Amino acid sequence: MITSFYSSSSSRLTTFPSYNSPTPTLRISSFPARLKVLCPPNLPPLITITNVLKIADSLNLSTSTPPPPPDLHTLLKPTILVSEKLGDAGLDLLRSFADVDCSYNLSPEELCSKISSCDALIVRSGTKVNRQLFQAANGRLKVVGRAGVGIDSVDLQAATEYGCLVVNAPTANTIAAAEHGIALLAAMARNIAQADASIKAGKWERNKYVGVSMVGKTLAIMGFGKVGSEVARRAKGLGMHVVAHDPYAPADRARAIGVELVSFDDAVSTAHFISLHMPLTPATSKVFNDATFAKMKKGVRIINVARGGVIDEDALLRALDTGIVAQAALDVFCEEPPKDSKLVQHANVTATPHLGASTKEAQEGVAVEIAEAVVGALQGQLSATAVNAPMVPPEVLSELAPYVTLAEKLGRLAVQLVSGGSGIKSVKVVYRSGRDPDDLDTRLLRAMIIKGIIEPISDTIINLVNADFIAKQKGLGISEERVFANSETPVDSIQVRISNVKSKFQSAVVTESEEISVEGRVKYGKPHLSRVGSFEVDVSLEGNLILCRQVDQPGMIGMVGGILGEKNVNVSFMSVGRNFRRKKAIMAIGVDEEPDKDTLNKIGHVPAVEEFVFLNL
Ligand SMILES: NC(=O)c1ccc[n+]([C@@H]2O[C@H](COP(=O)([O-])OP(=O)(O)OC[C@H]3O[C@@H](n4cnc5c(N)ncnc54)[C@H](O)[C@@H]3O)[C@@H](O)[C@H]2O)c1
Ligand SMILES: O=C(O)[C@H](O)COP(=O)(O)O
Repeated sequence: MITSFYSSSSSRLTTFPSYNSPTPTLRISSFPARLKVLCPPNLPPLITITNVLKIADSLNLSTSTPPPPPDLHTLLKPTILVSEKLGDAGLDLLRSFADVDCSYNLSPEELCSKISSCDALIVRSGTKVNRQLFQAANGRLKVVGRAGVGIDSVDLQAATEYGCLVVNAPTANTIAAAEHGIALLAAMARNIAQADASIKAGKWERNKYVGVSMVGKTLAIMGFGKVGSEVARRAKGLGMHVVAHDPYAPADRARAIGVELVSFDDAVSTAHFISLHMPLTPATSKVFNDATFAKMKKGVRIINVARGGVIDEDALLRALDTGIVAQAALDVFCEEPPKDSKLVQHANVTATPHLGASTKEAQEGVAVEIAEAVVGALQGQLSATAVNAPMVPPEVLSELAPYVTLAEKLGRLAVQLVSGGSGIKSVKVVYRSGRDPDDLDTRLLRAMIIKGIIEPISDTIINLVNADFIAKQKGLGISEERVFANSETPVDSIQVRISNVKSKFQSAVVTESEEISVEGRVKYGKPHLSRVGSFEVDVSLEGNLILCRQVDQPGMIGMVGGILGEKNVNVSFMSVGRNFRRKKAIMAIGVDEEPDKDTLNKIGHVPAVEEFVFLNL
C-alpha cells in the first residue's frame, strides 16, 4: 500500500493514511526529477514518475496529475548501455535501477549512434571510448564505467571536457590477473602449451620440452601495484628471489612481502624472469624496446599480463630471434585481437587472448563493483573509484555537504553583482578554517564556486569533473587562500572575491582592494550570507535576495517591507548592516517570490535608497 510519497524537488510530503476506499487517489503535486516512494517496501526505493504512474495503475489508484512538465527527458529512468559481457550479479543490480541495454559487438559507428540515448556506458577493454563517442553522446552520457582496471582505452581528457565521469573497478580482478601471471610463468618455464600441442599432434617429444626451474631464480616485477604485489607474494612461495621496480611504490609494502625495490636498470639486468604489471601511459609506452632488451641477461623470460603497448612488439620479436629473450608469455597485445602476429606464432611464445581477468569469480566481482559505482554516480554520489574527478570519501562528503551548497550560492551571488559586459578573469576564494590545510580538501568547494560563477552566464553545465577544465577554458583564474580561524567546524566562512570588474552594486566592492566581495557561513546547517563588501549582514541564502544601500535612518525596513507586502511578496529574512551609525547601511532582504519590475522600481524610488540589486539564488 502506498502511504506517502516524497517529492525531492518541492520537499512536499503527501501522506495517505490508508487505502480502504475502492478507488483511492494518488495525487502528484509536482514533477520532480525523481520521486521517492516510501512504501510499499518491496518496491525499489528510487523510482521515476513513469513508474509512479504504472504502480498507481497496478494498484488500481486513480491518478490526478498536473500537465506534463517541459523536460520529460530528466524524468525518465536512466538508460545504461553495456557494450561487453558483464557478470549477472552486476546486471541484476543495474536493472533494479535503470533500463539496461546489453548490446555486445557493436561497431564504433553503431556505438556512436546508440550513445546519445544513454546516460551511462559500461565497457571492458574491447571498447574504445574515444572523443567521437563523447561528441556523439550530445551531452547525455554522464558516466563511463570501466569493468576492470585499465583505463587506457578511454579518452580521459575528452571525458573530462564533456563533463563525463569515468569510474573503474580497480580491485575485483587483482587476484585473477596475478594467478594468470603465475600460470603463464609456470607454463612458460615448463613448455606446457607447446608440449600439449605436440602430444595432441601424436608426438612424444620428451627431450625437446625440457624446461627451466623457478626456485632460486630472480623475478623482477615491473610495477609493484595490486597485481604486481600479489604476483610477488606467490612467486616467493615458489622459492623465487623477487625484486621490484616501481617509482611510486611504498618501501614498507615491499619490505612486508620480502621484496627489494630496485632501479629500472637493476631490475631488468639482474632478472631471470621479468613480469610486467605497470599501466599503459605515455611514460610506459614501449618502455621495453631494443635498448631495454639489450640490458637484459641473455636467456631472460618475460611475462606480460599488463598491456601490450608497454612492449615494442617488433623489438621483442628481434630479441626472441637473437636469443636475448628465451621465451615470452603474453596475455595482452598492442592490437587486440592481434592480426597476423609473428609474435603469437613464434615457437617460444605462449599466448592467451587477454584472459587475465577472466575467472568466474573475478567477473562477478568486477560486475558488481562497476554496477555499484555507476549507479552511485548516476544518483549523484561521488565515487570512490572516480578516475577523472577528485575522490572524496563519503565521510568527508557528508561533512562538507552544507559548505558545498554555500560555495555554489556564493559563486552565483558574486557573479550577479558583476555589471554586464565585464569579463571575469580572476576570482579569489578565502576559506577561514580551524583545520590543518592537509585536513581540508577544498576541491569540491572550488568546483561548486566555479559552477556558481559560470552557470548563470553560460550554457555549460559544470560538475566536479569538468569545473577546473571549463574555468581554464574560459580564462577564469581561481586562486585559493586559507586563513586560520579558531573554529570547530571544517569551514568557518568562505569569501568569494572578484577583481578587475565593475559592479552593479557599488557597496559590494571593498574600497581598499577594489574587489567585489561576498562572504558566507553555514548556520544551523544552512548557507547564510554574512558579509557584502565591507558590510556585515546575516541573511539565509535561499530563494531570492534584494540588497539595498540606504541612508541609515528609522523607518526604512517598514517602508521597503510595505512596498513588498502590497504586492504580496513574502519576506523570509531581513538583516541590516552598517559601518557607522546614521551613515550608510545595507539591507539584505530574502523574498520567497520574485517581485515584478514595478515593485523593484518603487523600492528604487524610496528617497533614502541609494542603490539596490535583485539577485536570484
Ligand atoms: N591482463 C588482464 O586481464 C589484466 C587484469 C588486471 C590488470 N591488468 C593490467 O595490469 C596493470 C596493473 O594493474 P593493477 O591493478 O596492479 O594496477 P595498480 O595501479 O594497482 O598498479 C600499477 C602499478 O604500476 C606502477 N607504475 C606506474 N608507472 C610505472 C613505471 N613507469 N614503472 C614501474 N611501475 C610503474 C604504479 O605505481 C602502480 O603501483 C594495469 O595495466 C591493468 O590494466 C591486466
Ligand atoms: O584492465 C583490466 O582490468 C584487464 O585488462 C581486464 O580487461 P577485460 O575486462 O577486458 O578482461
